[in-house]
Amino acid sequence: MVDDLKKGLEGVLVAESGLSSIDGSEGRLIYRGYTIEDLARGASYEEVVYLLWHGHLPNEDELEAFTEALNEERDVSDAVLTTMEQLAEADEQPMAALRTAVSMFSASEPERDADPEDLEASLRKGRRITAKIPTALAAFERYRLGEEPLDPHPELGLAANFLYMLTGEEPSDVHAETFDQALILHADHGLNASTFTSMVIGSTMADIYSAVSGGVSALSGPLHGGANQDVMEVLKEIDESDLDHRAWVEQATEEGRRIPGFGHRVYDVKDPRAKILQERSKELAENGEDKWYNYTTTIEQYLTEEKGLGEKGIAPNVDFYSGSVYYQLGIPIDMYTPIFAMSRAGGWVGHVLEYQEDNRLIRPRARYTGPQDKEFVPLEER
Ligand SMILES: CC(=O)SCCNC(=O)CCNC(=O)[C@H](O)C(C)(C)COP(=O)(O)OP(=O)(O)OC[C@H]1O[C@@H](n2cnc3c(N)ncnc32)[C@H](O)[C@@H]1OP(=O)(O)O
Ligand SMILES: O=C([O-])CC(=O)C(=O)O
Repeated sequence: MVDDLKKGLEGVLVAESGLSSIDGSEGRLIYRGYTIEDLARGASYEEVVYLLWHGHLPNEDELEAFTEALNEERDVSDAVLTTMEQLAEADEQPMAALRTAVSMFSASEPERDADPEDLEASLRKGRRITAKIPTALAAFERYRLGEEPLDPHPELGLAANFLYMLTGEEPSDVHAETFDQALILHADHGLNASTFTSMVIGSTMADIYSAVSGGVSALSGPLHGGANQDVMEVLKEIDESDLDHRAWVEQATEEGRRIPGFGHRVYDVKDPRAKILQERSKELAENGEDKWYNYTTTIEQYLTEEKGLGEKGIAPNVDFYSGSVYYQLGIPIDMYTPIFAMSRAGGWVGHVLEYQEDNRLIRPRARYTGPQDKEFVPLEER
């Protein structure tokens, strides 16, 4: 047994995976051998999920069959819709509503009683979850606005359909493509905290619904997926402040505030996904409001160059630019992390099933630091 304590499991190798690889010092991310830049430029979210799950990019027939299956599985049950309505009325947080929705999907799962070792059945369940998340999330948002949810649009892909169900309007090509790219960029990222959570759950041979709802829970935290929402809150705070944006960041860092969207456990240079999202944010700014883009670039420049965070290996991560992109697409701020989950469902399902192919229960240990040899005192004598 190794007695080295690795807090936060930093750098500890716990599994082999063919899904994605990160080079943290070069700022490079690949999914099954393809660079994230090529996938973002050339593929759709559906193609990327197929790639993650099946190990190769689909040909036209495979993609058509996969997309058709996803489209057929988009509807959620009346019980899920009613619950989304009740949670919206109770002002529940969208990530909590999503966590509930994923658990509830299982009640209408046609293969609910399949043997957990039947990985083909688990993959179909994973596909149903991935197809239904956008519908449940959009319904929750519609209920919050006092509107009825919309049926999925049969002609639209997953990204465009989500924007349609959210707003009631078919998105422009630019908005649909930008959002599709954002989903591709968020689909997988090695053994991040939420993926590892899903894998721990999957390693007990619990079903994929449990694994994905665990992933949603882990993603919600501000150190992980929750940061994209926090970035936008900071940008709004800057906008409402009397200080100009550069002075605001200067003051915030002097007060010791940690700026969300900066820093990463694996990257010590700028996250390649942030670079792509920054380009999208710039394009949206050129055709609309540019202040959010300007705030982010000023903050990045100030923190990395003037404040010297770049030299310490602290650079923008994916969450830094996704917030402003989603804001420019007109998406409500507290939906940003649920959108991350909507995309990452592809990665969670892929990793759990890959791990279960050669499963071993994940069970590390802690060094005991409590007392020894204490004498037990009965309750009435304490
Ligand atoms: C999709 C994702 O999950 S990407 C990450 C999203 N999360 C965020 O953006 C939240 C802000 N960032 C952070 O809190 C961290 O950078 C994390 C949690 C992402 C990574 O943290 P860790 O690898 O545990 O690094 P840790 O928190 O130990 O920080 C290391 C050093 O960098 C500094 N640092 C890390 N992030 C930041 C930041 N956002 N702003 C300023 N300094 C930072 C720390 O103060 C620490 O400095 P020190 O060694 O002088 O004390
Ligand atoms: O890899 C991580 O630790 C966090 C991250 O960027 C992601 O999950 O996309």
